[in-house]
Amino acid sequence: RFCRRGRLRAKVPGPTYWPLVGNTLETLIPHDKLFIYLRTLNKKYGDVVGFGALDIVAINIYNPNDIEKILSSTKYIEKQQPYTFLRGWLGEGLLTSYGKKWQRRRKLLTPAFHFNILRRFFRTFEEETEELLKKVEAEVSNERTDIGKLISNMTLKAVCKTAMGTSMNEGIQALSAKYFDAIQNLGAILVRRICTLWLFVDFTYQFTSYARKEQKILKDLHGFTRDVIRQRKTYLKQNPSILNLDYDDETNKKGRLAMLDLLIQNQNEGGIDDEEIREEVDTFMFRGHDTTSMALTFFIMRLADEPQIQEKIYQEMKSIFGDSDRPATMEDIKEMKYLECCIKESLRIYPSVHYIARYVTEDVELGGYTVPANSIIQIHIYDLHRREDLYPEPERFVPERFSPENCVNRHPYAYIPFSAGPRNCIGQKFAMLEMKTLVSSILRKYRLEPVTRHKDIVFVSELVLRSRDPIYVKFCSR
Ligand code: HEM
Repeated sequence: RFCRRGRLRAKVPGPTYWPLVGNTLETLIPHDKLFIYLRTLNKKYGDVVGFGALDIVAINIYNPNDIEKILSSTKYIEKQQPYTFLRGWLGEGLLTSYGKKWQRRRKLLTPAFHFNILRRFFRTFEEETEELLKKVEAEVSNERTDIGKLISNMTLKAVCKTAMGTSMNEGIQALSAKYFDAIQNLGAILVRRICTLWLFVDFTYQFTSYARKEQKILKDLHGFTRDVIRQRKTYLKQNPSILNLDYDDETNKKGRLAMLDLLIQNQNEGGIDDEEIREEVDTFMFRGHDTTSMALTFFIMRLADEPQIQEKIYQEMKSIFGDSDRPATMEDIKEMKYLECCIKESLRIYPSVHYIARYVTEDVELGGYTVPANSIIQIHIYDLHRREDLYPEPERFVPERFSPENCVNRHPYAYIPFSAGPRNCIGQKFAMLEMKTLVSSILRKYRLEPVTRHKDIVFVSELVLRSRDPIYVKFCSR
């Protein structure tokens, strides 16, 4: 409180701020309890809540107007902690970079998620769904199936085959089990770092057992991605025409390459180096599979627990396909309007990316308070999506909240599972297409019965929103 920054921070409501340690004592609790504690903050202190320790100022915002102010502006695209904690793994890839580097990369990679490319990916989603259905068929006689495992395997393979153009050969398959474990362990370390003062500070962190464990995990993770890149480069050497044929037939412009090919082409033109390719591949492998996998896992669990909604989706499928078991086309997917509302409602209740942050380098007015420059602005998407004033009875699963007429008057920043503004999710269309393809195919063939009930889920906050325990459902043939 002896400087302007401290005095401004002190005006923002929040839990008691102790000298030096700030609010960190309250957060030294187990993972699941921490999740519950964080949920109490905006209920107790309102739309703007101050948090911090040492000279770190963190401000939580929960109001769509304040969120819009931060996310919609190109002024506030900088990211510091906690994203810097991911730099050992993701380097300065699209998720963690900012400024000119972020702008260049975003411009380079945006065409890799163009509609025409998604059309091509759709075939892969179908093939992977077919594979998954075979595994589901083998589970039908079982009383319960751990869906998280089934699905994360599928989403990892889908992102490898589409964005990376890499078929998961046996070597890579074998590594993938290690990859999942590594990501979960890294997520747990990250959350500890955010909440523990001596782990938050780089200088003290480097001497801890957590830092040593992180180094070991990174070896596995980077080994996995380097294999994926090596495999694709070998393939492109044997088939050089793929990079040369990068022209759109209609516009005669460049822009038909999948993500990794685009990066390799850029490297051949002298744009980026091996390490920079590795950081983007790590970023997209992680963001492209873990987010979608958790979103699907929660969604399938909830559908099993909502038989009437499940039935309505099935009726929608019947109206599109009749009694035919032909595979879906992109046009069919567009017709699945009710299913889309259900996915949106599921992402409201279970936003796989439940928390995002920005770093402001100048003072900004939020909710009537002046937030000082060099503060971290934290947006808890999970809490925003559960505001009673925006979503009455927020725990109820009501897909109709997303019918066009019910969306008209909603604040554009009241629903942000894919974030919003210039740094929104580059893969959101990819994710929606993948989720619709998979869930529609499952529900056409199987009825889901609940095993894990939605009321029993114990959430934990990691790199993505997770359940503390495995999630089970029962698959029954139709
Ligand atoms: C249900 C699935 C998904 C959800 C809920 C989701 C959510 C988000 C959110 C909230 C952000 C903003 C992060 C931040 O500002 O810190 C984001 C960014 C990002 N997402 Fe997704 N995502 C999903 C799927 C995907 C997929 C499938 C990909 C890639 C294939 C992807 C790639 C990325 C990347 C690279 C960024 C960083 C973008 C940038 O900063 O320019 N995401 N995502």
